[in-house]
Amino acid sequence: MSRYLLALDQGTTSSRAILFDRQGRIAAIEQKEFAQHYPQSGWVEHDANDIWRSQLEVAQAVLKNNHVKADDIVAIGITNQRETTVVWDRKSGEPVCPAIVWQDRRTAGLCDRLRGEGKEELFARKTGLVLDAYFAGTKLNWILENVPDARARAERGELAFGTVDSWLVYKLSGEHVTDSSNASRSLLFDIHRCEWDDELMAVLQVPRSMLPRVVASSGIAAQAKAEWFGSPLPIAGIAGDQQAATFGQACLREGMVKNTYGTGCFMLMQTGAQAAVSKNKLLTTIGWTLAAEDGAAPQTSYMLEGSIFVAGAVVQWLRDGLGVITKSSDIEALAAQAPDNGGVYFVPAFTGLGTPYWDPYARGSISGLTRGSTKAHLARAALESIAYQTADVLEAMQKDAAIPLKELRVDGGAARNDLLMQFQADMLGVPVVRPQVTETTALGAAYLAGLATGFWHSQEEISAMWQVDRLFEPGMAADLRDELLMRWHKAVGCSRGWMLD
Ligand SMILES: Nc1ncnc2c1ncn2[C@@H]1O[C@H](COP(=O)(O)OP(=O)(O)O)[C@@H](O)[C@H]1O
Ligand SMILES: O=P(O)(O)OC[C@H](O)CO
Repeated sequence: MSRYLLALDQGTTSSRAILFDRQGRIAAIEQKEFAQHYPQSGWVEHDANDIWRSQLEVAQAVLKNNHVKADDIVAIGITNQRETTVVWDRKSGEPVCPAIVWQDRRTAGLCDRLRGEGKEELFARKTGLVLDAYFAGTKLNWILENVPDARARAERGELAFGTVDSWLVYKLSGEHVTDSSNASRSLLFDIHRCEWDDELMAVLQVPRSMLPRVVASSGIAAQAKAEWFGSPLPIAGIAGDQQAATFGQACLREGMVKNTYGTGCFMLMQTGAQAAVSKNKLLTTIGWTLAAEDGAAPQTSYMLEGSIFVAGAVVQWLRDGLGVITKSSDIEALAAQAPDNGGVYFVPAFTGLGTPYWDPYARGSISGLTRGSTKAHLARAALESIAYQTADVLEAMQKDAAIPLKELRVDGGAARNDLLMQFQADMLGVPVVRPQVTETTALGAAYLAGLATGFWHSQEEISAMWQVDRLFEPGMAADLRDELLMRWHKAVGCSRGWMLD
């Protein structure tokens, strides 16, 4: 009997392959970081072939190193950094240019122009998104306008567009598909009708022939070819990483919220079958679509989302950019050397600011330095910045939500940091709960694939597998919290609009 689900988690900084057993426990894991490219201020690129090769390498390694055969695997679930845009030639399978990463700000001017033409309301109404360079649609427009011959080749039907899920499924199986959660981040997809939208395609000048077929997030979408794992394997789950993490955290009832601390930080609230509209600059997004049974309509779940562009990446910057730590995890001990931030505030707006500011022209700043400031203060300020940004997002979410938040479920690489999690609880004034499995992104993709193939049978079974590792209770006095947040907002003011003359 097949024993495992194979989850492929293609994140912004690394590719991971994880085998999950029937109890939702990690049986084996392989991970590989890959190169980030910053060719100009505000630009972020990946080599799409690096993405594919690193993902294939870890997937093959997790089987080989653990003596697991394709026959032991029920199915593959894929989850991915979202919005990152790949365009490739259908015949050769080669990308026509570097992938434009979700953090890339190069299309901020195009977003301004579309806003000036009064298109903001159209995009908000149909896609649930704000007009920001974050999303895939304007990145795709940029490629068609700037890569030599791209538009002519696209018009002839020679080029395919996809986000990273789509690119990986294409390389694994030859199929050109995406799921509704990823499509909902494109500015081209009507989230209410669950279809690509001609009017949006016309505004962004994207030919329909480039777009992938949209499939359910849980359902057999394609077969990975035998050449990769020894036998064909069904790809039965696909979801954007933040939506998959929401599933992996078992946030399956309305009002449940999770926050994932990876490269960026993303807070998602389950709103059920309703696409709730935010009055506070949150995004409305598709969580997942479950395939229909017995001819019934597919079930789509919606979410409200707050997106922070730089979270764990600020720690990486201290590691790789400044060299003040050698491993990301070293930051906790360094920050703990200072009893508080010593008045230092770090706004890591390296690629602008997301929710609730939506300012592509903001850039990073460090304020409040004195002769007494040390690298421990800087480390502390970096960690605190993650918690302050999250507090800003939660404030927006609480204004939108009818029900006050009881607890925040957390996961992702930086959620392993106890100092950060305690400070986070202090800043939010609600308990922060970390589950035993913090690889919830991969777990969510495994669950989606497992539900489609009968490995697991119901959402109730999945909810029952979620278990607490540690709960962080808020303990800070309200006046100290208010003082810290007041100074944080003052520091944000220094970063806002920095690139504007
Ligand atoms: N102990 C830690 N404290 C703070 N940040 C950490 C810690 N460990 C890892 N990180 C950060 O978490 C991020 C990696 O988390 P991960 O969930 O793998 O992200 P992604 O999926 O975006 O690649 C990196 O940015 C790293 O700097
Ligand atoms: O790589 P992560 O985990 O920070 O996630 C990136 C998001 O999907 C971007 O929207």
